[in-house]
Amino acid sequence: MGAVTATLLDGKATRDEIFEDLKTRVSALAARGVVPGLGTVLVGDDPASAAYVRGKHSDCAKVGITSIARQLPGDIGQAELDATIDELNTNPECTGYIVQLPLPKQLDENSALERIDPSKDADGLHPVNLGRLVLGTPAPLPCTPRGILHLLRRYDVPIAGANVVVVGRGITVGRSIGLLFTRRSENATVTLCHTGTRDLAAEVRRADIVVAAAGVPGLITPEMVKPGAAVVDVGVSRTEDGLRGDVAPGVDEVAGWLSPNPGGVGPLTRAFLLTNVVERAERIAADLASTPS
Ligand SMILES: NC(=O)C1=CN([C@@H]2O[C@H](COP(=O)(O)OP(=O)(O)OC[C@H]3O[C@@H](n4cnc5c(N)ncnc54)[C@H](OP(=O)(O)O)[C@@H]3O)[C@@H](O)[C@H]2O)C=CC1
Ligand SMILES: Nc1nc(=O)c2c([nH]1)NC[C@@H]1CN(c3ccc(C(=O)N[C@@H](CCC(=O)O)C(=O)O)cc3)C=[N+]21
Ligand SMILES: [Mg+2]
Repeated sequence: MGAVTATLLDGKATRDEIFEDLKTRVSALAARGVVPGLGTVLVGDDPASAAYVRGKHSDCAKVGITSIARQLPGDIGQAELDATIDELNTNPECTGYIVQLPLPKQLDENSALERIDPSKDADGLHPVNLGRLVLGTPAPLPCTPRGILHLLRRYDVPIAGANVVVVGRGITVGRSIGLLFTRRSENATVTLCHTGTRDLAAEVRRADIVVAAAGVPGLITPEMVKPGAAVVDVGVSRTEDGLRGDVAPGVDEVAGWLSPNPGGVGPLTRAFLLTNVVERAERIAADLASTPS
């Protein structure tokens, strides 16, 4: 084994900084009579999804956000899911919520996402909010892409003018981070890769920043990475050897920066979920202050 050259981007330490800021903002909201509340809708008993949702609620407890957990059986129909979504849309304690994905196969994910009140969409995945992201108007941003950008900035990785290669065009990560990186405020040049990409290795080799969000263990090998590049490992796969990221061992001996998995963007995904919930509560507080009673 050679020497590690990459600066490791520490997602947990960065998450802790964000939590400190959120605690202050939640206290300020409490003083104005507004308590942020995160809702989660979990359908079925997939252990990984249940663990993610538990993690989100334990984060809420750390920051002072109320938790509203809705657990539904795995064999429900769309009407029962719709009823839970409608209840959270009108529940004033819930200032933002998510429907945990993936949903069991008899349920329609897009129709569930579209039923969420866009102003309560803590994931930033409602079509209205994705549309606002395309237009460049204010909206809750998707949490993982926001976390990736925050982590790169936190470690002073140059973004303006960079060649960014994103592997994966999924809505939660790949497609939406391409939209963020090409805003004028980021000014990066983005290539989105997928299973139809002719020569993935050649694309990745040109990249100053690689975002690996395919969910294929070890897809990005050391030979594919330009020396000194920043590599962000987002994909998660369950294998016989436990959880594996999309980035193969040894990339840390070539890259200039590496966001490891675990310990990289995962904690920030959760931190920006809470940030979206606090930001909505701050808008509610501002509206209360400006509305004569
Ligand atoms: N750590 C974290 O915080 C988070 C991690 N994740 C993880 O990130 C990954 C991506 O999630 P999501 O955005 O939902 O994407 P999806 O799982 O919906 O899609 C995966 C994408 O990867 C592409 N892909 C798959 N295999 C290859 C390959 N061999 N070469 C090139 N492209 C490939 C697919 O291409 P095609 O479209 O052609 O099928 C598809 O576009 C998942 O592993 C997910 O678990 C997600 C959210 C948060
Ligand atoms: N509506 C919806 N929104 C999501 O954001 C969403 C989803 N559905 N479905 C599943 C994926 C996956 N995802 C992760 C979140 C945190 C970690 C995370 O915190 N990981 C830790 C390790 C696990 C832990 O410490 O608990 C880490 O990377 O260090 C990982 C993955 C969000 N997703
Ligand atoms: Mg997916």
